[in-house]
Amino acid sequence: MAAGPGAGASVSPAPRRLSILGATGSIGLNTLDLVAAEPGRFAIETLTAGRNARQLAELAIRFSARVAVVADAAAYAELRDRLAGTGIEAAAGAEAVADAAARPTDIVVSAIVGFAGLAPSLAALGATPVLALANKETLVSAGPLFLAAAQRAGTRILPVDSEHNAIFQVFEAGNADTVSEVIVTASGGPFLRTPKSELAAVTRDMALRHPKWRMGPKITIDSATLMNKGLELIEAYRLYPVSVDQLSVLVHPQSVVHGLVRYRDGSLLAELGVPDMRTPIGYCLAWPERRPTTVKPLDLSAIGSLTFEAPDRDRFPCLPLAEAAMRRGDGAPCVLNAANEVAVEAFLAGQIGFLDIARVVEATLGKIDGEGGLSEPDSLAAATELDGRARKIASACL
Ligand SMILES: NC(=O)C1=CN([C@@H]2O[C@H](COP(=O)(O)OP(=O)(O)OC[C@H]3O[C@@H](n4cnc5c(N)ncnc54)[C@H](OP(=O)(O)O)[C@@H]3O)[C@@H](O)[C@H]2O)C=CC1
Ligand SMILES: CC(=O)[C@@H](O)[C@H](O)COP(=O)(O)O
Ligand SMILES: [Mn+2]
Repeated sequence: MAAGPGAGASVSPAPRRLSILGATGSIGLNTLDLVAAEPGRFAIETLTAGRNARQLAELAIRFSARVAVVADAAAYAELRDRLAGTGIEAAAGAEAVADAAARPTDIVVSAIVGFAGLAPSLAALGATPVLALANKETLVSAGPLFLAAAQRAGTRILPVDSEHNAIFQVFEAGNADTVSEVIVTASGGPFLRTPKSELAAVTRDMALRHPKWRMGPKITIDSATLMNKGLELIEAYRLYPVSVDQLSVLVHPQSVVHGLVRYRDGSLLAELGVPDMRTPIGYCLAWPERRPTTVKPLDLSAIGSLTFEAPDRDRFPCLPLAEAAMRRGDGAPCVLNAANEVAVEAFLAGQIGFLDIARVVEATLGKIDGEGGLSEPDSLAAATELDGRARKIASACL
């Protein structure tokens, strides 16, 4: 009998459709680096950006995306012109980003920075079985409503953030009762050893020099103030079945141990790796399998020693501000996040100093409290209203 086509050869699986929200950013580009390393494994459905039409068009063409969307409507003409004749659909505007996020696909990587990522992340639920979430502001501002919507839609949320991905890997599902503590590690940022008296004078460039990770500007400033760790505590509180008293931050300057889970039997489980976001992103893209990546293996003997210390809440007041917001359990995390976004943007624009970031966040929380009740947002509209109100107050506090 003659052999049929492909007889004896292994049949490659159909490519997995992948959409990346925030494709031009640090997480987006790391994701595309993994895609490029496995030709034929993924088919790019949608790529989005904020306003960088040139880079978005280049990526859309290189990765043969079906749709490319830029949030800033003013960037539409450039995107359209650059994609003319390619067959790639171009669109613009915040609604178009959410519409593109809602296109059916097999996995979505949600990597828009800030509260702007909430609406597209919500829109993606139901259109994809798996959403790999890097956008921590979604969980901080609207975690309960987002996670409830994901559950209703049957979309599995996988954490991309390195600490939460580490915890995901060592948190034995279904065994929450056996866990006594969830530990989020922190590099300590560029000012780990900077005396308090010098913090007022640190510049934007100094704050943007993260010792371990290459990331977008907003999260890099959050790392320098330790607000990133505060946001991450809230993120962990949303994601894992633990109480606020079971969550802690541990400064670990080498950024090799990304997260730990302590069990009541005395075991402390951790995930270790070189500080490279392609590991947690690759984990999410392969989940529930594990696939090789091009990430350099961790050589512990070359590192020699791993050190740990407690965070300094006096020099880095953003951390206790976030902890207090988490303990309140109402709309305070949403307000904290909005005020921080306003303050970080102002710091990056040279309008305020480094220590003003915590001052603006604290003042905003104080002022909004004076206005009356602060309930946990239960809809996108409620979250958008609270976020907008907090932004107005924060802008007045700059
Ligand atoms: N970078 C990292 O290693 C890590 C990041 N994260 C989280 O992942 C998210 C992304 O971070 P990162 O990649 O560093 O950020 P970047 O600033 O590098 O990238 C942000 C992306 O979002 C797009 N964008 C910006 N504003 C808007 C908007 N209003 N509407 C739609 N898209 C927009 C940007 O487009 P454009 O290029 O056009 O501006 C870009 O594609 C953040 O929430 C961060 O906290 C978590 C852990 C690690
Ligand atoms: C890579 C990642 O997950 C970042 O959130 C990282 O944690 C930032 O470093 P810090 O520990 O300094 O905040
Ligand atoms: Mn992190």
